[in-house]
Amino acid sequence: MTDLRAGGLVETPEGQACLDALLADPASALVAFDFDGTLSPIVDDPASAHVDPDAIAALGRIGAFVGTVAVITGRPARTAVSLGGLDQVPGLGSMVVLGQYGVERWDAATGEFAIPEPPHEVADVEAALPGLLASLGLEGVQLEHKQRAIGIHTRQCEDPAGTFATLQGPVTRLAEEHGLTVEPGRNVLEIRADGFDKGGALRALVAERGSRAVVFGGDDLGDLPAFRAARELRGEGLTSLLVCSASAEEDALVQLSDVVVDGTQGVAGWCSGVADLLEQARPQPPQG
Ligand SMILES: O=P(O)(O)OC[C@H]1O[C@H](O[C@H]2O[C@H](CO)[C@@H](O)[C@H](O)[C@H]2O)[C@H](O)[C@@H](O)[C@@H]1O
Repeated sequence: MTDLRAGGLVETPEGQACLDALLADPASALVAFDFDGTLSPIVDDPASAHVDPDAIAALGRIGAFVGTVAVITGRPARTAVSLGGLDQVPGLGSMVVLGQYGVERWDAATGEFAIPEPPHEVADVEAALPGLLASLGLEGVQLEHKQRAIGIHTRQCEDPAGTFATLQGPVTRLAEEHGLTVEPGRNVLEIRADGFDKGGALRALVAERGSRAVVFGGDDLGDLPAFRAARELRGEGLTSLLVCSASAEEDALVQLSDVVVDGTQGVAGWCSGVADLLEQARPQPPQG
């Protein structure tokens, strides 16, 4: 396979068509990224995550031009805004954050959050989980309580992958007993309600904004539905460009991508390159 990391901003004709469309008409473009592993480097403790300052600054430069800038994340919307300092970034004054796979929303323009009530089944699962973990004799598993979901993290275990494998069956059965589903990710199993994914979230935002050129970047399995949705939009007369934030932990997005970059620093460089192009194309103010 070609090493796309050595390439420029885009490595496919479909992605190039989207970049051309974005530069020709930024107002009808939507640029959206996932949060963890894409804008925010992976760290051991989810509560200690922080946004990459270069990535978010470059996204702000893009936001000064394009019609819509968004973050679409598995995190609660409030958490993403807080960890990312997204209400403080120049250029992101009209950003939209879609949290918990599109169930929650924050609009920078109003500062308002739309947070529906969580399903009561999540509390039942939370009550059952400590007993399940004890029965399996697992140590170091970290629980992340997200109101309408619970993250079961193995990154800080002695054997993260082995613990993940041990947990997958029992956690799936527990979720199903309560009518919930399991979202797997990088050293995390997340129990949440079914019926939402980043593909639906992206499609709804594209329709709402009337976007014609759609950029989405992600790093993990939870981003697959958005990658698939963005590629489907090509059959509906839109253009799209998929950016993979590559890691040694997950390669499922590589084959669906128009460019593969090296983690959050690669995303920062990519955004900076696009921002440079937008700024170069900007009409110069009249002289004198
Ligand atoms: O959709 P995302 O923004 O990518 O969120 C997906 C999950 O990401 C978080 O977990 C991941 O990042 C943690 C912090 O770097 C890391 O410790 C963990 O191993 C990763 O899986 C987050 O904690 C979850 O709630 C999100 O669902």
